[in-house]
Amino acid sequence: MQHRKICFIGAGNMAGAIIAGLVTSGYPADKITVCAPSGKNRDALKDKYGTLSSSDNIASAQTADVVVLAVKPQLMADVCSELQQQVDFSDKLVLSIAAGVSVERFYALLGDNLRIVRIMPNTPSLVGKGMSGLFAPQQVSEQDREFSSELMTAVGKVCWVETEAGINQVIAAAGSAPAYFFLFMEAMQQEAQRQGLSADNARLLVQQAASGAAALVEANPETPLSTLRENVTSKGGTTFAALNVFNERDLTAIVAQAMQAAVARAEEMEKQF
Ligand SMILES: NC(=O)C1=CN([C@@H]2O[C@H](COP(=O)(O)OP(=O)(O)OC[C@H]3O[C@@H](n4cnc5c(N)ncnc54)[C@H](OP(=O)(O)O)[C@@H]3O)[C@@H](O)[C@H]2O)C=CC1
Ligand SMILES: O=C(O)[C@@H]1CCC=N1
Repeated sequence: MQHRKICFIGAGNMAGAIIAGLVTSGYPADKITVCAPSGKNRDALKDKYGTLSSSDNIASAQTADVVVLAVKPQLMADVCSELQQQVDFSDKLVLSIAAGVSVERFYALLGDNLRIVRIMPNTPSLVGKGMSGLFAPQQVSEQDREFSSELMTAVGKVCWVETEAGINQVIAAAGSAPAYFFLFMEAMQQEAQRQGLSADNARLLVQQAASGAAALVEANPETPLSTLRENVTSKGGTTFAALNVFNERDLTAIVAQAMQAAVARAEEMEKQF
């Protein structure tokens, strides 16, 4: 892939995960500058991966080919207003990983001709298992689209969505989704311990069952998830008994409501920020 000069504005959980994945996959660390007000996160990335560290968003963005906006949505307007005053974005590609900040809003903040791609990644990018959804307005060039795809492919898999609304659906299905699985695993670990397993064994059992299940899904892309579930479920057996509890409580409806809440919140944020 091309090695353009990248400046990350923000050094938190998500930027850190992408940077870790990028450098581990061979992206040159000296082409990545990480900006944040405090040294805590950006210097930790510098020490671990050899990236450059700066507290100066403007100077770093000025010399970059690609600016990745990786601050919290509620800070985006302030950060962009400051950048807009001193940075010429006409020769730069801007990648936003923020939830709930629309392309329209970025045009208002940084200029109508902005070359912008919205990316919705997730934290498994840290270990090369990320999933990113990408959206670009029509005028973004094929080259910029390709670069954005390649960048995120370095830390996982990518898919493009045709409308910007698709980004909010990606949030519900992938961006926020690691937390759903963590919550489920936490609940399992807690109950395994309550039943008498040691903390270490409870963690190991849940962790291995989850990664084993995910590996089976990945290894059998043509097999419906329902078949994989049925393969575990002997009629009248233990799994059947457990799944009955989930079904009685309508887990499917709970999941649907949770994903709808994620989309609704993203839409609300688009109005707020
Ligand atoms: N976490 C996730 O799983 C995902 C997050 N996202 C998106 O990523 C974005 C960042 O989220 P996340 O990484 O979780 O947030 P964090 O709170 O972990 O990180 C925010 C970062 O922004 C930095 N920051 C704050 N103010 C400024 C500023 N003025 N200039 C430059 N940097 C600044 C902070 O600096 P300091 O280091 O000094 O505290 C910190 O490094 C959000 O917009 C979110 O929607 C998208 C997909 C998944
Ligand atoms: O919770 C959030 O708003 C961000 C976006 C997706 C994951 N974390």
